[in-house]
Amino acid sequence: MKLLQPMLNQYVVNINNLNYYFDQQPLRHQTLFNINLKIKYGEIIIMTGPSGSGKTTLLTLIGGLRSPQEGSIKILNQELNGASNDKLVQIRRHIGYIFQAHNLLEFLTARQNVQISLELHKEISEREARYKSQAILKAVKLGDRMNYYPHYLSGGQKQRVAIARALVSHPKLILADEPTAALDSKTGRDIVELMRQLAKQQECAILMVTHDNRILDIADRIIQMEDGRLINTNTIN
Ligand SMILES: Nc1ncnc2c1ncn2[C@@H]1O[C@H](COP(=O)(O)OP(=O)(O)OP(=O)(O)O)[C@@H](O)[C@H]1O
Repeated sequence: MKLLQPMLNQYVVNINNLNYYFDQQPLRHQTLFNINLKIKYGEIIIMTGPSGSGKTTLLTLIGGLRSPQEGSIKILNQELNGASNDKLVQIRRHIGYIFQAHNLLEFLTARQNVQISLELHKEISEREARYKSQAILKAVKLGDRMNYYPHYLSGGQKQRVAIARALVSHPKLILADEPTAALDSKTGRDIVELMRQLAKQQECAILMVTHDNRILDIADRIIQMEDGRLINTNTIN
């Protein structure tokens, strides 16, 4: 699939007039209302908002994990509305996901957990995949923990493995849903600082949902969801 390079296409995410409904008639209810959002390459955006306001629904739509019903979502200039399953799979390869629970596989070491996300990329040899996985684990300061199984890592270390796994294939977009929720405040802050640093190096945009007020300052922009509507898209830097 041909994806436009950053210089030709300003936005990694471009959403126009997006509506989303759960369930079928007569129970059908609207969850997202006329969402418009543009995210530039390398931009770090935090999304806040009350429980049930639609943040996760929007994140999963952007991530190609649900199909849009009305309106347009373009990721790397590819339209998701009406896209085939194959196309969605292709687009998902350019997105890194980080969730509240790290979702590491317990029977694989830290390095193997990172490396499996490169197995989707057939052009990368096993040797190269191993090298890249080791390099990114060093970048997240886990050079001495590569061969540890998740059970023997702390919560912060596991979340750093999850960050390494999300970034190893150099995606242009990271979607993070409450990545610091299970961590103490210092570890949480270190984790998002690290995400920010690596993302800026790779020109990777981050869209992060968080309720953690202590990390809001790492964002270039904070957007707020309320009752299925984006009500505030302040630029702070
Ligand atoms: N699978 C589903 N079927 C029907 N309704 C759903 C489904 N998933 C979510 N909803 C509803 O959609 C609305 C938005 O939910 P969503 O999970 O996106 O909110 P959120 O802002 O991420 O909340 P939280 O901060 O608690 O995770 C809620 O009213 C929720 O009940």
